[in-house]
Amino acid sequence: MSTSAVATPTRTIRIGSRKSQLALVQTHWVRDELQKHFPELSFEVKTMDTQGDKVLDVSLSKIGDKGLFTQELENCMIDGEIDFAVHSLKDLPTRLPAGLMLGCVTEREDPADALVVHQQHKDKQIDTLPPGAIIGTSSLRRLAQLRHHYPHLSFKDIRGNLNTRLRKLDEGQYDGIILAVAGLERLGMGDRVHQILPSDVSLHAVGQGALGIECREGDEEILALLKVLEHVPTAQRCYAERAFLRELEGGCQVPIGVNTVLEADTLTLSGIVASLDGQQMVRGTVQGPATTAEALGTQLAQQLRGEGAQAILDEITAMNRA
Ligand SMILES: NCc1[nH]cc(CCC(=O)O)c1CC(=O)O
Repeated sequence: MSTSAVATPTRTIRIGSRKSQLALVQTHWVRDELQKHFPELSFEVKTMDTQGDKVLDVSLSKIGDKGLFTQELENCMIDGEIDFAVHSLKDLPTRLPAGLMLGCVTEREDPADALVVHQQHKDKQIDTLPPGAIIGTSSLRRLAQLRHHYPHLSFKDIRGNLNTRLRKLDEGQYDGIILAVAGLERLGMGDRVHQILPSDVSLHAVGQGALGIECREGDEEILALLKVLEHVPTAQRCYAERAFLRELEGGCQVPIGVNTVLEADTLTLSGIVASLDGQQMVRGTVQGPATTAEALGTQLAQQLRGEGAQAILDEITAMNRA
């Protein structure tokens, strides 16, 4: 072996991403931030379609398998073809394949849901839309909560990426659609947000509005890079939210919503479990030190199970078996 100083070739870090416009905006943001922090490294983005991108004609809740938007990326990570993957945290299952971990949670945008309306309803809000107005959503969580509050509205499934959904709305297939504020903001379409749904109408999805970066367990080199993007307050909130969901879901898609507030070092987690028709809702709140985020999530889940959430979960499991 030569003892002379040989320059190490620049290490290329490979980042995995879905191909949707939103995924790419998010991944490019991560890449650009890391490049600023680590000018000596080079970063490369490798994109791929996931099952969730390919199967567009089936309702999400029907194919609602775990890892719909993540599995292909995870396989590439395990095979060493990519070093980490950037996800919308809400699309990342709460249980990850062996050998992989959630390496970083970035600062969250507004996690709320938004109503986007067809132009003929510009003067309306969610509670003044006419009876029978057609609302597009593919999320059981949004569906159950909105059905509960607005039984006079009609609900219709909607699939496709954000641009596709907005086009379907503009074409008149829907009177309104529900989307995450965060996605619209990131795509520079924040002006399409017509009304931010208040948390007493719709608790948001676990992890909504944050990015989750998944990497190989114990990959210290990558973890050290990702650390610069970690936003601790967002991470604490999302760890509580994910623990709540992990404790409640058992392979079935269930309408579950959350809200978290972090004040000083105190974390407040509110959660809801709803029946699919929105008739039953079990809701509660826990509070404690942010350093115990995951324990708070588990605690709230157990509390709600005892207050009727278990019956809702059993009913959904039985229905899926039938
Ligand atoms: N499941 C699709 C998805 N995954 C992440 C976002 C939006 C951005 C986010 O929540 O981080 C969306 C679209 C939506 O719900 O409107």
